[in-house]
Amino acid sequence: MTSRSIEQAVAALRRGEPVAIVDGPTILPLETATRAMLDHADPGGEANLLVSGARAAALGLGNRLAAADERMPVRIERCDWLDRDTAQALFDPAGDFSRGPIGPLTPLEAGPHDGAAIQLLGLAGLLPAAWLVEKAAIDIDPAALDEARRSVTLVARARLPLDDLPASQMAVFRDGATGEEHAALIVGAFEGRPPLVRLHSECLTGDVFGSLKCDCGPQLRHALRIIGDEGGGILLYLRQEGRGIGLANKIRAYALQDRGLDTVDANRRLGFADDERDYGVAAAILRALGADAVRLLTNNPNKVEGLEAEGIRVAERVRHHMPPNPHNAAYLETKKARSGHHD
Ligand SMILES: Nc1nc2c(ncn2[C@@H]2O[C@H](COP(=O)(O)OP(=O)(O)OP(=O)(O)O)[C@@H](O)[C@H]2O)c(=O)[nH]1
Ligand SMILES: [Zn+2]
Repeated sequence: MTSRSIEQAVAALRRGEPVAIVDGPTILPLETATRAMLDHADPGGEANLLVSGARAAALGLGNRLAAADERMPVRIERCDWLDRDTAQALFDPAGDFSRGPIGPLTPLEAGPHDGAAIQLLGLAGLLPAAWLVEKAAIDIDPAALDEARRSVTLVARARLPLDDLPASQMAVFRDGATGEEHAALIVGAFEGRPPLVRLHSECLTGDVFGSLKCDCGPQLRHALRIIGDEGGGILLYLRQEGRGIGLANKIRAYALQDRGLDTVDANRRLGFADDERDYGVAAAILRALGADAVRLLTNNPNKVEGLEAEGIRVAERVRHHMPPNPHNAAYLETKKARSGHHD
């Protein structure tokens, strides 16, 4: 079997096909595995499970391992009563509040490249839980995963007239890992000093439907306003819905928030970090546009650090606050209290 692209592996996982990490595990996502595929990939019914460290912690498993670290995935040993239906209940927190505890579960230390396997599930927008099976459809080199996560290709660029803004262009970049299309809005002209830049993470609910749960829609429009007033700048519309967990998982997180969890705990219960974004793709796009130094519109220190770690100089952080509404006030407070956001 030849090594295939990360994009193909991501598509295979979404379709419920097993993928092998070279010198690591072969995974079949719990979320998309059909019974027929599981019968094929694990005919003996012996497959162990792999979950992210955060999900293991939510299940009360993480602290039972010597090397307890929420960033380390955890394997769960297969046992007689851990049948397929029970395993389904394990990975999906929707049932966490309506059933008794599942167990006893036996956690096992992670194997080599189990972390790459969890990353791949994340790129596919799937919950971080998989069967560890024998038969794969696709082989993936873990080094290729790292490289693909930082690569973008410019696909097209054209003029885009926008209401009340100086002459603008839209450039579309294809993501080397997921195949998703990121958009760069190049507004007006910016020669001389580092351009004003906004990294906007996709938020369907806020950007399109005007959801009051977050501040994304107003932030998006206000960023364009400020950039326009400056005469020019760049807005990247990054396909990092739900701080990188994808739309389905964000709505799962909202369902947990309906039950009282805050934005951070909801992510963790699903098995994700508070924020799954990295800024390698954003840096690659900025470099392609010739913006090696920027003035960044953000309140989030991780965006500044993330860009600088990827070699883009942040000459200045420009505050980007929106007035709260009754629905998002607690969310904005949580970001300050728990995620280190600036005032
Ligand atoms: N997982 C999750 N994502 C959310 C939630 N609310 C909003 N988002 C997502 O958060 C992202 C928006 O984050 P940003 O606007 O970049 O905000 P930020 O990280 O606070 O940083 P700045 O706005 O730059 O200060 C979007 O992808 C939203 O879909 C939530 O409760 N859970
Ligand atoms: Zn939002």
